[in-house]
Amino acid sequence: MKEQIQKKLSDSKAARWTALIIVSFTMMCGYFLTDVMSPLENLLTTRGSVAYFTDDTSVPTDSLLAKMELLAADEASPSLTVESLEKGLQVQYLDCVDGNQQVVEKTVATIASGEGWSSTEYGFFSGSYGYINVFLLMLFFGGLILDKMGIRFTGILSSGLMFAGALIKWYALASDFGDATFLGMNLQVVVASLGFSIFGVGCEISGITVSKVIVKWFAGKELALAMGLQVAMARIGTAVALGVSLPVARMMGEVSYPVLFGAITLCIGFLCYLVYCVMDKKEDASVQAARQEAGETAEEEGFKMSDLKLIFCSKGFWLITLLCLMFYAGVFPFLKFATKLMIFKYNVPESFAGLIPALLPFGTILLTPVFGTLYDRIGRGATLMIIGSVMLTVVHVLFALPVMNYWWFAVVVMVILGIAFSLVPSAMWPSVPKIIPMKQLGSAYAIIFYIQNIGLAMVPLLIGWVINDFATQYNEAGVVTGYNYTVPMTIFALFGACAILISLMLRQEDAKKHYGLEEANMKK
Ligand SMILES: C[C@H](N)C(=O)N[C@@H](CCCCN)C(=O)O
Repeated sequence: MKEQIQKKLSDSKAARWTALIIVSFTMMCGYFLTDVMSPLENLLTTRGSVAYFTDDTSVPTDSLLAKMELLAADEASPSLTVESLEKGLQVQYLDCVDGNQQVVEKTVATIASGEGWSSTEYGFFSGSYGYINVFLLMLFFGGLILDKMGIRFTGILSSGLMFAGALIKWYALASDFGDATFLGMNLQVVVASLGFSIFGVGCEISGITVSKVIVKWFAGKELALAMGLQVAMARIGTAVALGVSLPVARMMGEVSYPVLFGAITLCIGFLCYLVYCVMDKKEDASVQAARQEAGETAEEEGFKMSDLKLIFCSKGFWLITLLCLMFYAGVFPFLKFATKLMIFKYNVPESFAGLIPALLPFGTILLTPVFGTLYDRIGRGATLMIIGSVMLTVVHVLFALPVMNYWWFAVVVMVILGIAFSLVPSAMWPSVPKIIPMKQLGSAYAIIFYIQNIGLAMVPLLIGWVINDFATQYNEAGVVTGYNYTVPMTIFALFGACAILISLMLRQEDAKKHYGLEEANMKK
């Protein structure tokens, strides 16, 4: 029999892996910007500037000047100003060391300016990623646009929105708004949040578009591995953001520089997506040609609104969606507060504090594709989701404990969270096409992301408020002395407990409906 001559472009290994790398790079840039501000929480919530010393300690400059003046009170010393503090300067000041007043001598490494936000404002800003997605139903429309207008149009639109939002966020942080307010809120927080919200629309719609791209090129092939690799590349973006953002902000003395870097990479990501569009066009042409050769004339029916009924009526779909909401509510919002947690609960020096949360995405870079391959070849997707949810809960219970405040303990717990954060995504995302057909997949991913965004928007708001009102400790003079993280971490643990329950129900539903979540993805 004559072999089928006309092959689809996606049948070529090189072509489909190239397509994957290109779209994953665009997403990686998006993930970098998503978390670029997370390590800056302490700086953003500091009023005035902060002096960082060569021994990795830091003091707000106001407090440093007061302590220096205390020592110089009897001497005819020149008057001290913030401007007189500069890199390399050796300073002497009176400080309380082990309960005794002592003269301390240190060398200034850098001066960085804080923004004076409250923890509540930081929480509001961190949650703003999801505000437009949730309140203006943008993700819902994004899914419809994707299924109606296609991968090329939607991807260009969404990566353009990411870039535009990043520029607004950078402008807000680089500008001095003085004491200006909008509706009673710090204007800088409002403008930065607006930029982050627009970016969030772009990033989420890019996320569903890229998911559909991967299913288009990898269905029936290495689907879970491809999805795992895409997530792994995205995690590189998160890890780099968590690891380098604070050192860069400290070196440049400004919180806006890491954001500017993120905006530049997003511009490159946008250009990469244009390159992908060329490949996508060729893939469509090759599919069309292969169909004609096989004598298949009937075009695939387009998406109809009534198709949404199939999605809404599927219990399996709703269980995956709720699992996604609970699981991700326990991870992404946690990352926004993790660096400060390391500084104040585990006494990690500020310059290293971002590196411990960065372990989380770094671990997932290797493990997500590994678990993805496991799912492709062996199956057991629903079980992987249960194990990941249990690990998430244990991790947050351990972080909530008021004891074991050692840095190495935080490292061990973060590594366990990294394993959980590899298990669930590597099994959950490739499970969606087993429940929902390709034609409605864009809308299905969009609805999942929409519900997930409710958590991504509201949880940082909740945690910021809880830290502000219930976790912050003050001395008699009203100065912040530290934080008690028991309540915020218990809230995160509760999300994990809900995830366990839902994943158990999902496995039960799979056994009833035979979605195949426990079966391998690869056709032998
Ligand atoms: C934040 C975003 N909505 C999200 O859920 N991202 C997932 C990856 C989704 C990949 C779907 N194919 C993540 O784990 O980062």
